[in-house]
Amino acid sequence: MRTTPDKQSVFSHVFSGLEDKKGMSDEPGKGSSDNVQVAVRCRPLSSGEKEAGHSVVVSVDVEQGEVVLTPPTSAGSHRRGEQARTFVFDSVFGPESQQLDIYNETARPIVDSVLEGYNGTIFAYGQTGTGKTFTMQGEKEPPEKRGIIPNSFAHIFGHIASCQGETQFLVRVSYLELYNEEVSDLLSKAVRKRLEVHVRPDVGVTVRDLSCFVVKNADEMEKLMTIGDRNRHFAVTDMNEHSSRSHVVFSVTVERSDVGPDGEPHVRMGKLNLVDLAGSERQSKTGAEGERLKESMKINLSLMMLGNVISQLVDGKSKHIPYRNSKLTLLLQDSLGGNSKTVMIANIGPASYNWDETLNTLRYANRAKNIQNKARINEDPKEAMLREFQKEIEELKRQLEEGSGGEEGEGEEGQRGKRKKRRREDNAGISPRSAAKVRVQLERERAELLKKTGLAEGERDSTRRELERKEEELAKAQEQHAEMERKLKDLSSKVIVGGVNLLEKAETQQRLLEQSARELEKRKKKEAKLTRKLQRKEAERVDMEEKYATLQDEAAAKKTRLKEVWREVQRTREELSNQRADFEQERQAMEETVRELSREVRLHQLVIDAYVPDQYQQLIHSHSTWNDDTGEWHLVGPFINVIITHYDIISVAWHTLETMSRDLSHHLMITRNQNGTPEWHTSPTTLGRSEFTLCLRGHSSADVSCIVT
Ligand SMILES: Nc1ncnc2c1ncn2[C@@H]1O[C@H](COP(=O)(O)OP(=O)(O)OP(=O)(O)O)[C@@H](O)[C@H]1O
Repeated sequence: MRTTPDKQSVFSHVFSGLEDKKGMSDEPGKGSSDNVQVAVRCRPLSSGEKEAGHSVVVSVDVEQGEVVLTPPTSAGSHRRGEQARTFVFDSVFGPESQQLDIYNETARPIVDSVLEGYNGTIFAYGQTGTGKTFTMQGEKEPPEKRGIIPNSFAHIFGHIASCQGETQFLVRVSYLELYNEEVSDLLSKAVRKRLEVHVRPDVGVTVRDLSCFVVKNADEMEKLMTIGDRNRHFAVTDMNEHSSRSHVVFSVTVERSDVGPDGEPHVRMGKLNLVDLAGSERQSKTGAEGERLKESMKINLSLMMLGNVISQLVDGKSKHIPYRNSKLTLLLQDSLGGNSKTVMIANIGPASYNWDETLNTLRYANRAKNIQNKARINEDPKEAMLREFQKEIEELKRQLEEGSGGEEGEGEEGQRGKRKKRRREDNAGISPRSAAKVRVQLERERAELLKKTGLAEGERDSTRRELERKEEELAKAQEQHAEMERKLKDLSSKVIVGGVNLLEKAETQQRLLEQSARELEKRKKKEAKLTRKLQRKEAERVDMEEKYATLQDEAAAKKTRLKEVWREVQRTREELSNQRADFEQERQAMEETVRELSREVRLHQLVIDAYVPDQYQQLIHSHSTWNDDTGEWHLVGPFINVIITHYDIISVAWHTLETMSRDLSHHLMITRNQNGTPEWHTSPTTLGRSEFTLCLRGHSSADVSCIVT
């Protein structure tokens, strides 16, 4: 199931394809501008919030797509008496909303586009504990409680199963985690290995060495998701018993091959990125300390960078969008302002004590509405695997046919026949039928050999050896044949065609999804009918009004209109002043983060100054280079980097000119001299030419010295 893990691309740029089953898109490669779609989901009050007596400050108008945030009434709240805030979004969902409705309204159109060959991203954003993971993953049972990710599996394989004709599909998945600004592979055995993110002009953002798995049905996908989830970083915080401490991206790549009007197969490739972000949080509310605090700061910082990117994209003034300021924005580069159809689901809580955070999330989401993406259907992308698989299958079939196709030619002793047989033995092995014939022939030759009495001993031996050699060759050829058949079966099973059940256990899910999609369709039709009726009534009313209007009426109407305009001006003024106040608050929050960060930087500097002598700090400075691709500092050598994490613990890395890093800690020995001072030594045998001595003298860390010899 696993494919070559190297150079797997995440959020790849080159996506192309066709619009309908038969033909290619009229203008391959051309995209249309689409705004990022934004949905808001408000979860119900939790039992803890009810017990604590928190009031509800969020109301949702599904028809109008409106969310209203009313200021808290509790005496202690610093926001008491403020203006209510109203926001309008593409869709909004209240506390009673169902997982299936969320899927059908927000995710279904994106997944449909991915099946046509577009990139799609669905990401959940919001304060910690507001239901991002619930929305993206949901609960395992009952099926109605499943989230967007498992529903998309049922949708994808339900669609493939319903496809008729010659369309072939290849589906593969990968699952990555971004924890403390480091990317790792949740499906790898070396799950904590740090991976590098690169931006390649031809392919877009790629994660080197990220493994990907070809899947044949919805259940295999689900198993992989469960494996990855087990490796994810979670923790208990005051705000959430099962809080995600990392951002994760589950990617599904769907490649499809259709025969175009030119009679040739064409491949389209769509990639679906399902992103569950870690929640923004306040230290005072989550009770974070130590490691949790560090995680929390990294989470907040990356989300702040994401907000910054969103603002700059919307602002449109700056040509340079600071994607490289964090790994999160780098990974989301194509999804925000790039080649992708994107939906953002902003999760909020309804309780009064979260007023500030909820307002922040709504403001964030409101800004994101204006991001313009340029998704395109590309055709025949370079990194498609389906065509490679198809070619390999064809080649294997051809070779196997050659291996068994020469039966009529058996017995022909001409040179051509011999060449063909040799090639068959070399490449394709031999089919069981041909092998049986050859075996009969060999048996016959053996019997004849036994019958011959007048042969010299030497001649008999050489004939016997020849027979044995032929038998060995036959066995080898049969083995090759069986191996090729196995390979062919394996490859063919990975390339999926429609018309078969690919859902197994996910069948109920697919049924529920379809049923809910039908209900949604019915609801929409009913709504459209009502809207038309309302419009007719409104037109009738306007007609009547026009008929009976007098000058006096006109004057009254104008007066009313004037009043309305005046009210509008007042409202806008208030909104402007609210926005200024909000902006000020946001600026203060940013300043606080900057202060926290500078405190951390100072602490690091203190540790460095205390433990790393000046000459080594200068050495590090002079050997450090900034890599624009990875957004990181790299050390170039040869050079020994000494990091002291504890008085008695030293780790040493040797950096060669190629920036390869080797941890040398295990080559170090500690001894104490006659004064009792600890000294570190390296083992000369293991270090060879790059031998060096490292000493730690006295208790003062400033005495650490490191000499390369
Ligand atoms: N719409 C909802 N209906 C019912 N329960 C919900 C809903 N949304 C969230 N919950 C519950 O709220 C709790 C917190 O949800 P969840 O873990 O999904 O939050 P989160 O935003 O992912 O938090 P974090 O950022 O800390 O990971 C869970 O117990 C979840 O079951």
